[in-house]
Amino acid sequence: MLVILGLGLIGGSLARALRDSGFSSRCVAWGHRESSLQRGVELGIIDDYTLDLDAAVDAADILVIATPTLIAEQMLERILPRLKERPQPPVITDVASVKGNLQRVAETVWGGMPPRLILGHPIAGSEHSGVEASDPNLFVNHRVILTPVEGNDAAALALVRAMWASTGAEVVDMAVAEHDQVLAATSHLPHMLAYALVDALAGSDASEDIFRFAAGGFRDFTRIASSDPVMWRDIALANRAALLEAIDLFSGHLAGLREAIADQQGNELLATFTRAKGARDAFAALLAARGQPPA
Ligand SMILES: NC(=O)C1=CN([C@@H]2O[C@H](COP(=O)(O)OP(=O)(O)OC[C@H]3O[C@@H](n4cnc5c(N)ncnc54)[C@H](O)[C@@H]3O)[C@@H](O)[C@H]2O)C=CC1
Ligand SMILES: O=C(O)C(=O)Cc1ccc(O)cc1
Repeated sequence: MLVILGLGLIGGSLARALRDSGFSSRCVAWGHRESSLQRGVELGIIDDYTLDLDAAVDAADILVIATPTLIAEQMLERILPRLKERPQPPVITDVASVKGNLQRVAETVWGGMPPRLILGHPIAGSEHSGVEASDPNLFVNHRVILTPVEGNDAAALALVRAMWASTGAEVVDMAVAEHDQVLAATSHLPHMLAYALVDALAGSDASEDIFRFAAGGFRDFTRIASSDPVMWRDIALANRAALLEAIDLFSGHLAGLREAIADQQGNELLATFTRAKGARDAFAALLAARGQPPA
């Protein structure tokens, strides 16, 4: 039986995708808010739910942790000692946006990487959250990164790979440190920039006019500042070192741009914008080839 801990956007979307694909016929969820679990049953996303974490863990063949990142750490701390007692523990995986913190916690609690814990991260989602926003097609044509480590059980890895493949995702493997570094640059930094920009402008005296006359570029750049604050607080803290590096790299580039503007270095500005446009256009072409909209 598939058990999902935390039935929100990602947990709910996964449950729906796995039901549609026939990968799992029965799915139960555990969570801390009974109303959203009830809603999951009403929407036909899960068969049942429980508020008893031990019961949920004991019933699982596959356990997917789909809570915010720092709660996922707490989940591992709670459930791993119990699973160590089981002769055949379930396969455990997760969807959290940072992997290094979970690997560290798991290794500390278990005394090495638990063989049947396969850490993973779907690179698909949105600024919306909660089970109501879940979508069975969320992962189609999107990447899912798995970060298997030495000592992971081959059958457990194969099962998690098959689970994600059945949602229509492309599954790729990556080292934990590389994952956290790459995602800090491509996902975590852009969210920090969007939050910082909106916060800076909203706090300025002219904020009313700024939002009234904002153009499409502002909308495109800041959509992700509508993302869940708890989720992003957790990601920023969990991926602190890699995110600080990404912020410093970016700050250097922004300072360079500021200098070029101040010194009226038109050629410098043109060169920067031309390079960036080329890279962004190539990225848009890559997305189009993968069947994803470029915007
Ligand atoms: N939203 C996105 O676009 C993506 C999110 N992720 C990761 O997936 C995970 C889940 O994110 P979403 O589904 O977007 O969030 P969500 O807010 O939609 O769902 C989170 C779930 O965890 C539960 N939860 C929250 N605090 C809890 C606590 N203290 N104890 C027990 N349960 C608790 C909530 O009730 C909810 O069911 C996060 O780790 C996030 O970093 C990964 C890829 C994309
Ligand atoms: O809304 C968007 O554009 C996102 O970037 C969604 C997202 C959020 C967090 C992740 O770990 C992965 C994907």
